Amino acid sequence: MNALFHAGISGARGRMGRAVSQVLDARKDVVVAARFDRGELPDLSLCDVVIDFSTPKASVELAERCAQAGGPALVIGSTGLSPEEEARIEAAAEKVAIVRSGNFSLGVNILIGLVEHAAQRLDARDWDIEVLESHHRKKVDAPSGTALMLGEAAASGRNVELEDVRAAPRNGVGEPRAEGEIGFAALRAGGIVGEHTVLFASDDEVLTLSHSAIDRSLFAKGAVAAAAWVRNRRPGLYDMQDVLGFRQA
Ligand SMILES: NC(=O)C1=CN([C@@H]2O[C@H](COP(=O)(O)OP(=O)(O)OC[C@H]3O[C@@H](n4cnc5c(N)ncnc54)[C@H](OP(=O)(O)O)[C@@H]3O)[C@@H](O)[C@H]2O)C=CC1
Ligand SMILES: O=C(O)C1=N[C@H](C(=O)O)C[C@H](O)C1
Repeated sequence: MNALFHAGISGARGRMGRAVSQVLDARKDVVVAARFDRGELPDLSLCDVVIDFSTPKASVELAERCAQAGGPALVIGSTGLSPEEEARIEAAAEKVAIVRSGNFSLGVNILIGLVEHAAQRLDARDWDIEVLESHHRKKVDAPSGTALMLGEAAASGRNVELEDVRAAPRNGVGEPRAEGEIGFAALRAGGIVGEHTVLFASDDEVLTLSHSAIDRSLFAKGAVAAAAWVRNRRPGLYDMQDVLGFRQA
């Protein structure tokens, strides 16, 4: 059996918090030492690692608290962070080990590599790139964290910064599509767990690379794997590509 560790769950009563609870409760090598939500201040010294699916503000505050105390390690799944909030997580990661990802599924983390590969080979003068995502009616941020990671992968394949080529949201009468831009579209409906498509379109053909999440326990399992991986790591900001061993040192 793997060595026993103590985990905390931030956002415990939320959709993801409940999914993480189920995965942790089924493991014999984990003791859940803290479960907390908005307005609750747990004793984090009981935890080796905390798994957090909450809100951008809550994640940043938690990361800063862990950094100040020198632990526990963190797995952050919250999406919709502003650039300033991202910078604060990066600063906290100088003092504590943090895995942060907009998507903890294996499939999406493979898709990221495929998108980068395709974008590298499909010339921006001929091929347009659009990212489409669909989620449940309760999701509040758009584009999704995953869509942004896929956009980053496409931009990286083209050797450009996403912020320099990201299309403004389209509405009403505007200009035709600019060469090289990467567009995003978001749907919110019903109970859709998470659908992502990256579309590469030329005048002659369309290539679509897609991922469908069937059950959100998928993300919970990935986050728990990340927790087991990060709990004894040195301070630093890691992602699922590190956890899965996809990034060369
Ligand atoms: N990276 C990934 O793979 C995935 C990421 N996500 C992201 O995770 C986040 C949560 O998603 P989801 O579970 O669906 O959302 P929910 O709204 O269902 O859950 C969020 C939970 O966080 C709680 N919360 C709010 N403030 C704090 C705080 N200060 N400290 C601790 N908990 C707090 C909320 O409590 P209250 O209701 O009282 O405010 C709620 O219980 C979103 O940003 C979502 O996009 C979701 C799925 C997968
Ligand atoms: O809020 C969700 O539900 C999800 N959020 C993540 C995102 O923003 O990409 C991951 C997943 O698609 C579900």
